[in-house]
Amino acid sequence: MIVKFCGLKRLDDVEMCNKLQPDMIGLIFAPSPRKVEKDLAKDIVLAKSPSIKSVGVFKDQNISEVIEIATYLQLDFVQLHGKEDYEYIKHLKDLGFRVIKAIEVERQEDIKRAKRYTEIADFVLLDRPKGSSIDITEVAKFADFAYIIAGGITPENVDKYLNLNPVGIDISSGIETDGFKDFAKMKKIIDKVNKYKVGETKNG
Ligand SMILES: O=C(O)c1ccccc1N[C@@H]1O[C@H](COP(=O)(O)O)[C@@H](O)[C@H]1O
Repeated sequence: MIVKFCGLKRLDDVEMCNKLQPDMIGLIFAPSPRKVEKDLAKDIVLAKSPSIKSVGVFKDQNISEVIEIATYLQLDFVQLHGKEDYEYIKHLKDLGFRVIKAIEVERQEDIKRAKRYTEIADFVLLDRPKGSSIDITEVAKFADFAYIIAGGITPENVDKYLNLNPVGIDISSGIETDGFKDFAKMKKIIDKVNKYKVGETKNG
């Protein structure tokens, strides 16, 4: 089970992550209150444990900007949240970048569209549209392929997402208090994932 904590914007955030050891951390370069400047992002990447993978999050940006930032930061993955098509992703893949393609899903038909990206992206991430409060687990349950799930995950509701048996979970706003990453919330998520993994092993 991959755990990604997204939207780090302070060196304190990466120190918390080094203690908790999620598998991935995300740095936002798309419009967002969590957007970081390149140089702060570089400091965060340099401060992270080598075991944690770095992910840059983009949305409909010029591909040259994605390439420039990913190269400068030596990112392990780029995560694309917009309308980036097959050709856009292929171009990044041909250059050696690993890609997480996020697809906003609201209804069962959207799952079909998301599945097509499994052919080209390293991971497909199912997210709900920004601002929506739908229960994405009610849509994701129709997916018959490996996916990372995001969209409204909190320490209180994470079990519901884990029960879908995704390859990973991605959390941004649900691990914050007053706009800042909250160590206690992040720890609760890690504890629940560890508990889930123990149950998984016991049940074969
Ligand atoms: O976190 C952001 O601010 C953000 C902005 C623009 C694109 C993606 C963003 N984050 C990703 O959105 C999902 C869900 O986040 P949340 O947990 O519901 O807040 C996740 O994939 C983040 O990586």
